[in-house]
Amino acid sequence: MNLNLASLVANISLTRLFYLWVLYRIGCALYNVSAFHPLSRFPGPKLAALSLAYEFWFDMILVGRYTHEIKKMHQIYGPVVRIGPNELHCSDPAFIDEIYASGNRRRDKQTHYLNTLVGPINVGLFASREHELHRTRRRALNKFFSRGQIVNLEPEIHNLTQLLCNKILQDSSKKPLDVTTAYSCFTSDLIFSYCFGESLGFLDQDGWEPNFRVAAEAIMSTSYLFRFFPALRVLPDAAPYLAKYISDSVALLMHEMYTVMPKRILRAREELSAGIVRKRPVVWSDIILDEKLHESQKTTVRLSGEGFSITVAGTETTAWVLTVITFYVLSQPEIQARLTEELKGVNPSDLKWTSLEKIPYLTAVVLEGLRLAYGIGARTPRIAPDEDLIYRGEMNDHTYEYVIPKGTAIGMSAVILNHNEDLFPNSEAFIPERWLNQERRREMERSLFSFNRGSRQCVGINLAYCELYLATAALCLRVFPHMQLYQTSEEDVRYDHDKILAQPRKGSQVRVVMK
Ligand code: HEM
Repeated sequence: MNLNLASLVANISLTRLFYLWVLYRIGCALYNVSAFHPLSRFPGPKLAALSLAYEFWFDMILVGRYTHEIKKMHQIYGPVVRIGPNELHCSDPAFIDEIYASGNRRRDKQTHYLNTLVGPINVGLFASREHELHRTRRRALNKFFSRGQIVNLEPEIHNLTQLLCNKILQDSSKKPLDVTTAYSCFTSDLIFSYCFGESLGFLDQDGWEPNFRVAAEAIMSTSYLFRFFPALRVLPDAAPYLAKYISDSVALLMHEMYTVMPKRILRAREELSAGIVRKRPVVWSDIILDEKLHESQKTTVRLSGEGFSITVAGTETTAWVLTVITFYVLSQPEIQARLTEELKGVNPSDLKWTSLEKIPYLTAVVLEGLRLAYGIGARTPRIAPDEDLIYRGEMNDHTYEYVIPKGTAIGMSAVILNHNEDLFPNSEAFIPERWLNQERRREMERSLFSFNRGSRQCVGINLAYCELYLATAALCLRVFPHMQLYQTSEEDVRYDHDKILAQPRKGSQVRVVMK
């Protein structure tokens, strides 16, 4: 009798709690669309302002399709739209430097955006929410990725580029090759070698497996789940206990994050204690020695998280740009012919980044590849905690003026900016020629958003450019003349949805065979 009463009381309180929660959610939703909300002046669909359910539908249920919807909102409501209860989006490239400011102007990241990241990645540079924490971590990394440092690294990038070409040319399997996997092996070997002093040997193995792509894709595939259900973000920490129940690719990713990466950091520490000195800088050993970096930022957990973030950020991004370039060069013989002509006289076994940059058509191909590969396609919101941002702009003969209250998340998306038709007419098409006019090029480069901008712009931008120039030139001179596309169409590279990185339709591959 007593027991029944106790369970009745427990049930009632649970039910009440649930009703209270529902009431609270309704109250929040009503406030969100009321005139009292600080973003009430901003245009946009009422459903988007009401709750996160609108975004959930497009990103979680339809998988990564909110950017398509945001693009439509701009066509209806203008250059600044309210895309969520507490979030705005801007499509005007003239406002990039305000949202993505640099220097001392503080820019934080938004919690909802960062919820995507789990496990050790959470303590990496990319995941640093507060401006100051980000500055501390970034300062420690900047010097390794400066232009001068990457020029020093160039001989190694050159060697790996040659290895990549040799491996593709010597592939005797006669099977169609998924080029993204090949390029991912190249970018992974490079970043691991630079960061940890040892490549993964993907370009030395027979065939193209294993590779790092599987792990990177596993991270991307869970991004929306954790963003919308942040309570589940504890799951990866329990992964070792759940190993039996998770898929092989996720298990591999967990193994890499929780076992292999910390071991790399421990080995770097052991080498330092044993007085082993490498010929060139090895990022992680030097960071451990960095006296200006606080000890709290040098724990094994923190450094392995950072190591994992950099390796994920620095592999699939560049590999995808090379894939896009490969597709368009091979599918448009006139582009291949012009690129080959302009590279005449360049010795493929002695490529120099600084000389290659001066070849206008090669630069045009690289920039156009970056434009249509996007990097992170979806919005990357920033919060200005100390200042209101003043927007003034025009669209379709209307003038718009807004004060964006401090503390508001506002973002831009590469998939939208890189298709600004005023700057990039016929923007869906791959047209390197658009970059050949020097004056127009400067204006277009200011709006090209593939590396993001401001204080949190991609730290690996110099490394990425060096890889892109060297690999594109080497592939064009040595490999493309013997390569042709195999059952691949433009749909296999064209943007379809977001999973952190911009993605083509599901199941797409750019496959090639040797002639
Ligand atoms: C073409 C290749 C690449 C593209 C398109 C690209 C794109 C981007 C973008 C858009 C961001 C900003 C993300 C955000 O704001 O949330 C970013 C940040 C970052 N990227 Fe790259 N990236 C590329 C290559 C690399 C490489 C080679 C590295 C290796 C070092 C790298 C490491 C990083 C890191 C560590 C961040 C975080 C920076 C910070 O928060 O300060 N990326 N990248």
